[in-house]
Amino acid sequence: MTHLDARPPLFVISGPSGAGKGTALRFLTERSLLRRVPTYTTREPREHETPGVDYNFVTEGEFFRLHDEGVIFEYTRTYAAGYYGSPKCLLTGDDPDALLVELDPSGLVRVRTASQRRVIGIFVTTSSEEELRHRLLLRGQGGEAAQRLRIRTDQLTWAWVYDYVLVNDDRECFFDDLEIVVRAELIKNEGARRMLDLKTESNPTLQEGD
Ligand SMILES: Nc1ncnc2c1ncn2[C@@H]1O[C@H](COP(=O)(O)OP(=O)(O)OP(=O)(O)O)[C@@H](O)[C@H]1O
Repeated sequence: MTHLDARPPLFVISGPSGAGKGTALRFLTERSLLRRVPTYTTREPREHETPGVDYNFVTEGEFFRLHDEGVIFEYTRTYAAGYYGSPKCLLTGDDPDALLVELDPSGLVRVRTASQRRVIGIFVTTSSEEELRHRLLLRGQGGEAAQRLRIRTDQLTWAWVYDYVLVNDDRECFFDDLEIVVRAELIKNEGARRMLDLKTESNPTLQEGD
């Protein structure tokens, strides 16, 4: 949709394993373009990940307690039996900041249906499966590559429900594309907010004969 919308934006990043979702999240937060919302997971932290920043790492018991309490409003299970859950704050629009989150495609659809925010979906992928395989091997995940790549095929079908598909073959081009998309969407939101403010200011209206 192209019309103006003043609701605070929520950017959702998805894509196959190794495509560059984490790379995109780091780039956007380091540039202070967006504030990342950490989701909940029961998997172990990776070496470069900071608890509370990248994810809230919790035990399976804590995960389901948070779900029962409504703190986690939807969840999914991926690859090696890890649970990933979305915090309820993604649904509320009280915080005017633009937010960023990584979700799987079903998470995007649920958030889009239920959130008070304007949800912008960005699907990240590579041109070739070979490139993904290569990255997973470099990251020491060669053993899981077949399973992760199988899921890639399903995920590509989901790309159609996103607002943008960005190809991450060349890192610098990818960063340029990301920044263009995010800045354009932020400008769009800012414009809508200004229009709302104009309408609510006590502007003297034009009188007949002016
Ligand atoms: N354009 C690129 N060229 C080469 N390597 C890249 C590029 N973008 C990211 N990488 C590397 O590929 C690997 C996977 O990237 P990243 O962790 O961002 O993917 P991901 O989509 O978050 O994967 P996962 O879902 O498995 O966590 C990382 O080692 C990253 O440094």
